[in-house]
Amino acid sequence: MSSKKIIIIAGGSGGHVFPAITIANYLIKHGWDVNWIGTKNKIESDIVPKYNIKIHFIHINGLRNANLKTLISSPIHIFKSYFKIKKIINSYLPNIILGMGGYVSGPGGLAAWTSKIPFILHEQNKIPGITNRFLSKISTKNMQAFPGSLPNAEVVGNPIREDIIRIPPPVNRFKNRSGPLRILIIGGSQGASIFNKILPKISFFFKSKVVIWHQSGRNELEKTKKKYQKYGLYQHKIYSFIENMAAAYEWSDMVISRSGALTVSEITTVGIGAIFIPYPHKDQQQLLNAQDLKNNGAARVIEQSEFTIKLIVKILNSLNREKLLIMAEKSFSLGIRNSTKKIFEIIKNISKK
Ligand SMILES: CC(=O)N[C@H]1[C@@H](OP(=O)(O)OP(=O)(O)OC[C@H]2O[C@@H](n3ccc(=O)[nH]c3=O)[C@H](O)[C@@H]2O)O[C@H](CO)[C@@H](O)[C@@H]1O
Repeated sequence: MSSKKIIIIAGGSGGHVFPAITIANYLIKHGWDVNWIGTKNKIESDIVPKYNIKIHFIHINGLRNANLKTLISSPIHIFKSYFKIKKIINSYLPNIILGMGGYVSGPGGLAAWTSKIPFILHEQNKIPGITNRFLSKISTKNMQAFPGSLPNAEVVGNPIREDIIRIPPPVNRFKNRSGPLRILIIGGSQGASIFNKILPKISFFFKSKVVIWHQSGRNELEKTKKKYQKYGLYQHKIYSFIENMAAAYEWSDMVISRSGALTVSEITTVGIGAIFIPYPHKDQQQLLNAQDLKNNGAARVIEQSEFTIKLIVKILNSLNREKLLIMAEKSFSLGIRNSTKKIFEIIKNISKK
């Protein structure tokens, strides 16, 4: 019997691409054939080929914060992408198409709909993006990470990479841990400029009492390293991007982070105490992603307008490993660890025979 075929459409940011990779790997392990649709200039073009998954590229831009030129050219790109995807569908003949959000899913969802191929959608955020809000009206089935994001959607959590799920629970990790407090700083898949500017000062205040693992984003590595050199480098590790997030999470006593949907879900999967500084989106999606953790005592949330080194120092002074373990356990209790399997079952049930 030939294997079943799926097209996964995901792109634009790690928050869309990493959960889609997790699903793709699980499907491949279960005998499925996977093709991917994404864009050439975003993170998926680096990540997807590393997993030996065939990726087709379309040319499309996001409209959030778009300039006039992008806005004007956008209908043409959507139109062209739609026809390119129709061609891919007609030659590959998938049993199902899965959209994981991001503007790249827009023309793919439309193409699936007009081709009468089952099309299912997954929303990773508490507040859905424009593309998913639109596609949820024409999709065969909607899935969501958090309750209440999309109407009539099943709550399945966010698919988390296997190596992150396998990290031992907080109490085992904290056992026999001593030495400087280990702080992991993550700014989402692209890094956060304001973190690079403010957080190296932690080094000046706490000297060798802390050790920091800092992700700066692609464009600010040298600048961030210089800051640490200025304030004291100690044993800190500074990278543009952390390839092995499982190792970083397992190593850390606490996280200072943006609250993108995937980072928040990963943190609750592992169980780590956190300070979140949500990206100040107009729709406050990152603030809402972090809300449950804050309400359950698993995290502190600082709005960007109040984010100063003084406040960070104050919070860090109030924390120690014992308190962080309590926060970590609260965080762990919020994790959904079987999301991938749930989504796999839905794909199996809905795909064309
Ligand atoms: C600025 C912006 O628009 N952010 C959005 C973007 O987040 P963005 O993709 O920036 O952030 P997320 O937290 O959702 O995902 C980041 C992913 O990248 C991984 N990672 C990160 C850093 C690193 O060094 N290595 C690494 O592997 C994380 O483990 C995680 O899997 O899409 C998310 C999902 O729709 C939204 O919630 C965010 O609001």
